[in-house]
Amino acid sequence: MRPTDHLRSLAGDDWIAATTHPFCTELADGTLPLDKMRWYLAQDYQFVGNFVRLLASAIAHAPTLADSVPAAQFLALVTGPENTYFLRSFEALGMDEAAQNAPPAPPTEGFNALMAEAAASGRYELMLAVLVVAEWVYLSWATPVNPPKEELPFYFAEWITLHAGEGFEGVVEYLRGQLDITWDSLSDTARSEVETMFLRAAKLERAFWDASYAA
Ligand SMILES: Cc1ncc(CN)c(N)n1
Repeated sequence: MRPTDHLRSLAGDDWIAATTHPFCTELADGTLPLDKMRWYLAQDYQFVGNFVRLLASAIAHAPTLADSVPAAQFLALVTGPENTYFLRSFEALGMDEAAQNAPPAPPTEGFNALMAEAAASGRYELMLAVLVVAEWVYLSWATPVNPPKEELPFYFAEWITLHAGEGFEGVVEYLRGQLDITWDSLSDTARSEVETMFLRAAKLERAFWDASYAA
């Protein structure tokens, strides 16, 4: 079994809940209340700011240039089309500066702390553990609802297309591949630290949807 399949199976119910959440089902149906989407976008933009730092740290710790290139290309996507998606959505949904800069909710704070911890560890495998969860969870919920329904507004449709399709599948496969290879050379202690990091991230993904859906 691939190490990343082993990690996913450890995440159990949190993984299932994070990839089949009613927030995502309603987003894809176009029935998600806009206030929940506004709340989610404001929180998630804060997540993305710290995600960029973590991804940049992983690039800096990749063993070779070849290992870093797909991550560097993905970084350009997050800071390009994904960043402008947020800015266009804020405008379309009438979110002023105050709404965009809402105080971070507990799952946002938890994720920000986890990402900062992984980046500060200086350990590639711990950075990858968080990155794999974040992108694999999103690929898993978005793939079954891609392509989006034609009538969906862009702030729903593009959140699906940014996280599904061949290009994004390649990103997740690359991140998983990096963690799979790195895993082979880890001690038992380091493997158990990766497991803990992966499980914390999966729990936070679930909590992030729960908090957004409850908003
Ligand atoms: C909380 C969270 N997790 C993952 C992703 C995917 N980029 C995201 N935007 N937000």
